Amino acid sequence: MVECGECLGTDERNGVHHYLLPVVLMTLALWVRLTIAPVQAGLQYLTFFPAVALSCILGGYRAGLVAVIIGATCATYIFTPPYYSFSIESFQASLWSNTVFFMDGLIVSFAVEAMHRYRQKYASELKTAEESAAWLRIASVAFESQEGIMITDSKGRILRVNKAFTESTGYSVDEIIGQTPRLLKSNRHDSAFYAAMWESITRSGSWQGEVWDRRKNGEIYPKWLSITAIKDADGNVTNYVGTHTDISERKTAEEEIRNLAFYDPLTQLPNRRLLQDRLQHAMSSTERNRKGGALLFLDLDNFKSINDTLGHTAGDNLLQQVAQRLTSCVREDDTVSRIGGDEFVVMLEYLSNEVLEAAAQAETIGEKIIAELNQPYYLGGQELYNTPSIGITLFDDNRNGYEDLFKQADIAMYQAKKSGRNTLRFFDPKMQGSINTRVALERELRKALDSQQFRLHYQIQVDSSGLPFGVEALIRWLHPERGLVPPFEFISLAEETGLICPIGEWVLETACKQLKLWERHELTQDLIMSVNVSAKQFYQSDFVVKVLEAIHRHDVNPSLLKLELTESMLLDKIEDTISTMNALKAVGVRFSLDDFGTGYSSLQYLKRLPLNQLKIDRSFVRDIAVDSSDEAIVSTIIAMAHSLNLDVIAEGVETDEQKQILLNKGCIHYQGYLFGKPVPIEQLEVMLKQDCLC
Ligand SMILES: Nc1nc2c(ncn2[C@@H]2O[C@H](COP(=O)(O)OP(=O)(O)OP(=O)(O)O)[C@@H](O)[C@H]2O)c(=O)[nH]1
Repeated sequence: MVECGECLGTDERNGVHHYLLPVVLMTLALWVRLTIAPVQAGLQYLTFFPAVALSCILGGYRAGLVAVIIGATCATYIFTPPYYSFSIESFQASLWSNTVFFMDGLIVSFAVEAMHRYRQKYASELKTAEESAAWLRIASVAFESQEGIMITDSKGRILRVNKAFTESTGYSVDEIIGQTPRLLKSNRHDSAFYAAMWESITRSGSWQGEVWDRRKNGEIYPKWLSITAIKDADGNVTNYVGTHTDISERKTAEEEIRNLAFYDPLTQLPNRRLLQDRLQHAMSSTERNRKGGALLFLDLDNFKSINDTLGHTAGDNLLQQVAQRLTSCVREDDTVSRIGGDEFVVMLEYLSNEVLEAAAQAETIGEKIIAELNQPYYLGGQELYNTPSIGITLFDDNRNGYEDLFKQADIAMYQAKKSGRNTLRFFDPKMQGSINTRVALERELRKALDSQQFRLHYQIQVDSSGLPFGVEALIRWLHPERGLVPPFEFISLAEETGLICPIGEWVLETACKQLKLWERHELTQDLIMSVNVSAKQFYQSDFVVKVLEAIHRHDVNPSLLKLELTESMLLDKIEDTISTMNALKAVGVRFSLDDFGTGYSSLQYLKRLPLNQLKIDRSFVRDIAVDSSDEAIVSTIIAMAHSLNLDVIAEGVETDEQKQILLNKGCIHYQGYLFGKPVPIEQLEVMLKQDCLC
């Protein structure tokens, strides 16, 4: 700009030049006229020369010429008569005078034309210079606009940035010049993103879009970026110009709008609208994924009285605490929403596709929520209690609209209120029935432990010659009204509720007590006692301690205790499993792998486990005589056990034929009805004596 101003100044000073040329030429013309032309024509010149000059100046070149011709004609006509004698002298004088006049006129005309042209050229140059200056002024103002601008060379090295750029990135001009835009990268975008950007710039010469960059202070922010390639006359890229607008504020505003539209401002939980949206989505995906889902409609009990006694603010505070507690009770995939007042809805996804199992899962979460919301609240230093009523309905497809589901859960919630509050109810009465049975069973199971309703039955294990070498301890529940309850009716419930741990400890304790008693008799002193251990029990942090305590408490030989583990439970945490097993194996405790063949049966992990025995699952033994694939599996298991130096025992042996086939394959230990059913200790002892007598 400065340079341009200087240039303009110089031109303005030089502007007078274009007048000099015509002045010089006209002076020359006057001199020519006065010195060369005959005196007789002087008056003629004095009359017409100013007219010609004026015509030229005012009318330009052509007008000048016309004036010269008219002037010359008039002069001939007006001034010739005094000499008009048709003498050769007067004709020559007139001709000479007019020629000189004509010459003068031409010189003046050309001089004026030259002056005009010079002036025009000068004026157009001046206009161009003024326009350029104006454009530069505009460009300069535009460069310092609100948008951040960065100009790089063709290699992407930054050449120039504006103030808005330095302000939004936090980098000073000195820090940024010479760097590449990589300095600004946030690492939020993958290489595919940048590849697409450059593909567009190369193809179309420009790109624009949203980019997350990093400011100098580390903050990551969104900006709207436009990149344009600048090319030279040959089409080669010389520069890139990047302009950006910081859109973090716009994003925040958008986020706020979104929050208001989809979230409850008090608790920040999803509101009814977002819940509906998620529910519709979940209803479709449960059908696709063959999973179940549940809607838990929750209303706080007597919440109004909290508002009335402690005030609305305390009520709000309680609602916020309820929101936090609810969120802590469910998985991240689940949705906790507040749909208004003291009403919350929890949507559970990825439940079992078996209705009753899904109901049990939903019930477990519902109970967890009730327990959590029953804990005291502290509002303004005051302790207070509140409870919820929960209605549950299940979904596994799109059959019912979400409005129907809401209605069902709401109806169930009112049932819960009617049943005295602080409880849950299912919409489906059948489901409610099975849940009631389960709840009753769980209550009784807890009681069973305290009132010693469990018993151990023992099933004998024999070798190939029929001699007993061990027994498996199997739990039975002697219910006061229902009689003997088989394990499959209560073990899975015990596992779900965690009751399996105290039950497992009781089994271990009772088995050790029995081992001690057997020590006294020759017939039983070498029997190995197999005890089943559940996954929950095995992975308790003090499992090893508890087993060792039981062994020491009853002072039994640890090598007579064999713990039966199942394949599936071992695979989860293989390293933990190995260290737990090693700790017990160090004192002599034995391990058998139960149900072998039904799981992954991977040699890789099998090798690493400090096992003593593999137990062939009864399902392979049952059809061993008729199903060749079962026979092949059994052969493989036996071969595998032998290659790992493990003992192998087959369970579920019921016939001589089965025993014989197993024996032929190299399996020499058996358990099954062929040798004895699980029986109480008294019967077992009778059996043992009989075997001995045989
Ligand atoms: N503090 C607070 N109270 C609210 C809000 N929205 C609704 N309420 C109050 O919540 C109460 C809801 O009461 P109800 O669920 O109808 O009745 P309840 O006292 O809980 O009794 P039951 O539901 O029958 O156990 C009403 O008193 C509403 O005024 C809110 O955002 N904050």
